[in-house]
Amino acid sequence: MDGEDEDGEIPLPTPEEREQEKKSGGSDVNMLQRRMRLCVRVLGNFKKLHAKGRSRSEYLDQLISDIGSYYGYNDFLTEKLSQLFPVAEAIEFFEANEVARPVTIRTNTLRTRRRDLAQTLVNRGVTLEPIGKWTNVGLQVFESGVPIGATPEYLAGHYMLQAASSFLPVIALAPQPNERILDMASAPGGKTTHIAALLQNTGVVFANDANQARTKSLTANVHRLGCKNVIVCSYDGREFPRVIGGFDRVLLDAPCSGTGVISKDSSVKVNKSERDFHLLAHLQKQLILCAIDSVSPDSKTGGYLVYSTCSVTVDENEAVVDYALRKRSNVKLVDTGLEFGREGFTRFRGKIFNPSLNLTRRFYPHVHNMDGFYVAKFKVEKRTNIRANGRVSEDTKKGAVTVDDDGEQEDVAFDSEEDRPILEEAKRTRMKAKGLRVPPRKVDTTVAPA
Ligand SMILES: C[S@@+](CC[C@H](N)C(=O)[O-])C[C@H]1O[C@@H](n2cnc3c(N)ncnc32)[C@H](O)[C@@H]1O
Repeated sequence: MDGEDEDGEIPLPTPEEREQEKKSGGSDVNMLQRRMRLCVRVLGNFKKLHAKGRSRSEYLDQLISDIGSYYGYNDFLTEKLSQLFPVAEAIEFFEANEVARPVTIRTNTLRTRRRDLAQTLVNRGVTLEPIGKWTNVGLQVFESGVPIGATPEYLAGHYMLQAASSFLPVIALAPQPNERILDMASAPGGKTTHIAALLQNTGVVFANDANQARTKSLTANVHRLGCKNVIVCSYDGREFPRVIGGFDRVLLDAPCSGTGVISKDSSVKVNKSERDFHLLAHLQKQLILCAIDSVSPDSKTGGYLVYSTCSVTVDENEAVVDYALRKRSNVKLVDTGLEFGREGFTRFRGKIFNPSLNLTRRFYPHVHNMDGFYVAKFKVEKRTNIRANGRVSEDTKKGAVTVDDDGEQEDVAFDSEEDRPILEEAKRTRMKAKGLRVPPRKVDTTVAPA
């Protein structure tokens, strides 16, 4: 959306007129642009610029409605994403989602060096440059006469076609040679193969993905890139650490809504509802607790979990991380080691998160010219507050761990009171899918009727 509003003031429709306009197919693009500019301008200096009798929320509602129509998002997602930014910046974010991100590749250091790879590709007519100082393996491709996903070097595993943002969680994870690492949701393996390379093919990477079909491309990438320290498996991540645990480091690159990669997959604009976000956050919360419990606090070199998503919503990021901090008293957030990125929210629309959430990092297309992304790094410590006699210490009572009569630790399950509505909804969906009769929703009796 560029250019100034040279047409002077345009009237702000009333809510009824707005509804009417939507019903009749909406405004033309030109009008939408002009009205968005008007609303941004007025909201930037409301006291001075608003039309008499019109409220701030009328301008805001109109802006959200026009953003949705102009960029083609459903109302729910337009509002959700707009809430992340001041109004003028929200437009920049939506605008950036219309533009493809730079093509980037990651040098596979198991097979070659970045300098040698760059030279070979230049000789093939590729124009490229290092991505930035923060990575010593990334290259940005500006122009290429050859398909970058089918060069002899690609087929020989000298590089991975990979978004710059996907380097970030692995840099934060900082795997050390000889470690045991779990990549809990790993297909198609961009991050697994990066981890394997940083381990210099030592130690072992358990590359897991619940979707068995997706493990085919994962295995193919592992072979192509010459990773010899990777074991591919296909479990639901929630089965860890029962399947296997005690890892030095765990990466949970969680399944998410993909609101950070709308420029690649614009279907997200219209196919995500409030319910999808509830269900995803529910799964992410379950997975993060299992990921924490899969880390060995006794690790000599590690004891870390990195949680990441390619989504920018708070529900899937800060809210999940905050939940993990509340449920597991033996973890704390630490610096990601990433040189850039905005701080995670410590409060958002009335919700107050743990203050250490400022250690987490957010990445945005309009700010960092990469896909929207989120990275949090946890240090997992021993659960020290269990007394030898099997009694629960005061600290433990407040925290996530309970102790039974035998002094055994027992994990607090996911299904606490705050999760009840999500669990009930999920049960209803399962019943519906099985063709069973779904009972009517329960009325919340904890709230007295007015
Ligand atoms: C964001 S993608 C992972 C991308 C991958 N880390 C990479 O760099 O190539 C999320 C993955 O989670 C997997 N997934 C979804 N639900 C899961 C679950 N319950 N347990 C484990 N993996 C799951 C999906 O199949 C998908 O491959």
